[in-house]
Amino acid sequence: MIQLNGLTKRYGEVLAVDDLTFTVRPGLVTGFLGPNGAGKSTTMRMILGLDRPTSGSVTVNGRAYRDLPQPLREVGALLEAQAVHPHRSAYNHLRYLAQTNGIHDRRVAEVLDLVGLTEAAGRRAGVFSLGMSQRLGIAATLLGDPPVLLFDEPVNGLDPEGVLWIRTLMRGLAAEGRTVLVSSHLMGEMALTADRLVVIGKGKLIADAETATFTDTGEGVLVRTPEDVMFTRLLLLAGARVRAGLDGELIVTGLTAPDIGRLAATEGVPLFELAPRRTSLEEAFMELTRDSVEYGAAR
Ligand SMILES: Nc1ncnc2c1ncn2[C@@H]1O[C@H](COP(=O)(O)OP(=O)(O)OP(=O)(O)O)[C@@H](O)[C@H]1O
Repeated sequence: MIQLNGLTKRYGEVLAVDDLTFTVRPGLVTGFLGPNGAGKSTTMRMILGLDRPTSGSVTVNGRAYRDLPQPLREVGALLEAQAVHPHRSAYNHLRYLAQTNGIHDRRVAEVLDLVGLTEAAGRRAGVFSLGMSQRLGIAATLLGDPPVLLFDEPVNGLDPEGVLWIRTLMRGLAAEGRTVLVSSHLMGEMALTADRLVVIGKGKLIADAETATFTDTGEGVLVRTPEDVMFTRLLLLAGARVRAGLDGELIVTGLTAPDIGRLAATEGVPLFELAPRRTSLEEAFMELTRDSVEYGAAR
């Protein structure tokens, strides 16, 4: 569990993180979303004790990071810039981290296996592809078998296979009961991965809710029928509001999809399509953060 309480960070004139209060719960993947410059990395650095809050506080499992006796066993973090000695092999890199944190060498082979790098363990980390470096970074976060995991933009630059691998891994870690916080500026990707979404813009909390609430915005039901004129009349009589969509489809509000289906069946109206309309998550995100993008493309 991670708890933020009025967390604030000011760099001179810039209020990078502005009074953030939210809780990241165990057993779930929580997506931490915001446009570039929203304050995600700064927030993560404060969670990890790498940056000092101007005011407010943050705890991991009830304690400030600096008070954790064995941090690597409590929190694993993959930040954007990973420091890996380029001439050291993947195995030696992890063994060094394990030894300096009192973790048994045995765990090194285990985490290499977990991330699929057993075969590449003897190779120099400096020649790793981006995907392999990312796996090595994740192996390091898992070394101490921590109950809390932070990933800052973990899918940036990865190919589809790598993206899928990370998504599956994060879901698996949450299913084991761990607390997983993952930052991204890609709403679509987060929709597939996260159970909950915390959205920030210009350092401020914009939304904190289950992922489904962002997709299910009650935008009506899309209906396609060759009898559109007649069916529109019937729908209006049944108390619905109807407007024309693209290509002759009807957008119906005020009635549910099952209500509309039943009405069509009763009246013998053929339906070619009947689907609740969901605003895409990407649209919902743009809408939420419209006023809080630091540098808009049009400016
Ligand atoms: N060390 C620093 N000194 C001064 N300003 C900083 C510092 N670190 C971050 N900032 C500023 O704080 C704001 C938030 O930056 P941050 O990197 O946390 O955002 P982000 O949401 O992680 O963005 P991105 O997706 O681009 O990484 C930005 O305006 C940034 O320029």
